[in-house]
Amino acid sequence: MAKPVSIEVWNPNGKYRVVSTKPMPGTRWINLLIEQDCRVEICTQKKTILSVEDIIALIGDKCDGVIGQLTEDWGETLFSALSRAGGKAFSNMAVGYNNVDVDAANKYGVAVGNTPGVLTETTAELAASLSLTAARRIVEADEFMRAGLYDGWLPNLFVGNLLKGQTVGVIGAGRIGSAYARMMVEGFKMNLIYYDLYQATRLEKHVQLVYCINLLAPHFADTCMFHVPAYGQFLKANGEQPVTWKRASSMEEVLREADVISLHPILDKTTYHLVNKDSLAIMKKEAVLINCSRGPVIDEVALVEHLKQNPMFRVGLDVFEDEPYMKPGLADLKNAVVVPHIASASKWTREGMATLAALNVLGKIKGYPVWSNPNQVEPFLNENAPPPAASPSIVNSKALGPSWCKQSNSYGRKNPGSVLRACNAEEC
Ligand SMILES: NC(=O)c1ccc[n+]([C@@H]2O[C@H](COP(=O)([O-])OP(=O)(O)OC[C@H]3O[C@@H](n4cnc5c(N)ncnc54)[C@H](O)[C@@H]3O)[C@@H](O)[C@H]2O)c1
Ligand SMILES: O=C(O)[C@H](O)CO
Repeated sequence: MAKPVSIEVWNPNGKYRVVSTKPMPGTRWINLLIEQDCRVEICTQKKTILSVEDIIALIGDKCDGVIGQLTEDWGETLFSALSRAGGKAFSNMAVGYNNVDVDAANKYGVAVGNTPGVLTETTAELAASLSLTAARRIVEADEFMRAGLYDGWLPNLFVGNLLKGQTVGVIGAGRIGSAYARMMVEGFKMNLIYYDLYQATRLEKHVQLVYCINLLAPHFADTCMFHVPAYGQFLKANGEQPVTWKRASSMEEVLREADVISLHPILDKTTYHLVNKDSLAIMKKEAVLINCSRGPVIDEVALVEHLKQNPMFRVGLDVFEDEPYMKPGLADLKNAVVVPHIASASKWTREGMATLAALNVLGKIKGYPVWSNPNQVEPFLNENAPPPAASPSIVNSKALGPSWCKQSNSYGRKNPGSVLRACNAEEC
């Protein structure tokens, strides 16, 4: 029998019982649930990672939906417990859902939500920050200053790598990988090489063709009057070296050619230990490797060894193979910058993630359809308008059947006449 867990209750008389396994930032997510007759129970247990037993105790005998975290193991045991309690909805407060066994959720007819889009730029910004921090040895230099070791400017003090004109390699050019690529190309004038299973059409268009500076409003994009030619041509016209880009035919091509490599794929069987002893061996000796995806994408034991053997090779890590732990030796290495999985940690983003997760669960409870484009979730994040009557992002909607596949683009319950144009993924 699991121990009882401490909880905070909002709207005790609400008809639907929704449990959040953690306190989440902001109050909008709570208010949106309460407005729709939910009793909201938030686990306040002082324990960072809840066990399966803790969560079973939280689910109890009657539970309509759960908002959970990426540290939790959502498999057969939890989905069967949720189903027994009458629950039909679960949402991770994260875009990645490698902690969720979606087949088990399908078996029990439970919808699985995630929170794409709202964290894209925030996560890419951290990857860019780590790239600079590692390339310019900022943490080492900061520690040196604080230790009182600085006794004057020296030509050889903390010499690092210049990014301008070098090549940035992106592995996994989805939402976050593409945002990061644009930051590095536009911000630091780096050349781009990327590898993904699919062509990153939007990224390619952005880098290669047109910078459509729309001075009026986004919906005038089609008739935009003000085009700046390709960024490369723009730089050339200003007497600068134009940037180049290419899609690599293999990951190895990226590893060989790039000076800074950032990993942004999902974690699944195909990406587990994607970076290992062999792949590290083909990278440049002074390369910078960044990981803001999931820890197991890198074989961390091999990485520690590689960092020891190659002191000019640097890494910036937000995620770890055995999170929250680091593999032995990593913490002692000066050529590693390590931060505790904070890539999406901006106030706006984390509040938005909480809102999307709550609306995923609420949407299933209320029988709403799934939003038409999980890459465009802004209507759900507008604090001045009611959110659309839809679940923002359900990853197993197809598996759950036709009623879930029905897509929504209705904008707001209170103003159903106002409709968002259905998105064409190519144009976003
Ligand atoms: N560190 C953090 O705090 C943080 C924050 C957000 C997301 N993430 C991680 O980043 C991941 C990506 O998020 P996203 O929103 O960009 O997702 P996305 O689905 O838009 O992009 C993932 C990309 O990886 C590609 N991919 C899949 N398998 C691949 C393979 N074997 N080789 C190369 N590319 C492959 C996909 O084709 C896709 O383009 C999430 O799944 C999550 O694990 C981490
Ligand atoms: O997948 C995610 O969303 C992150 O790891 C946390 O923001």
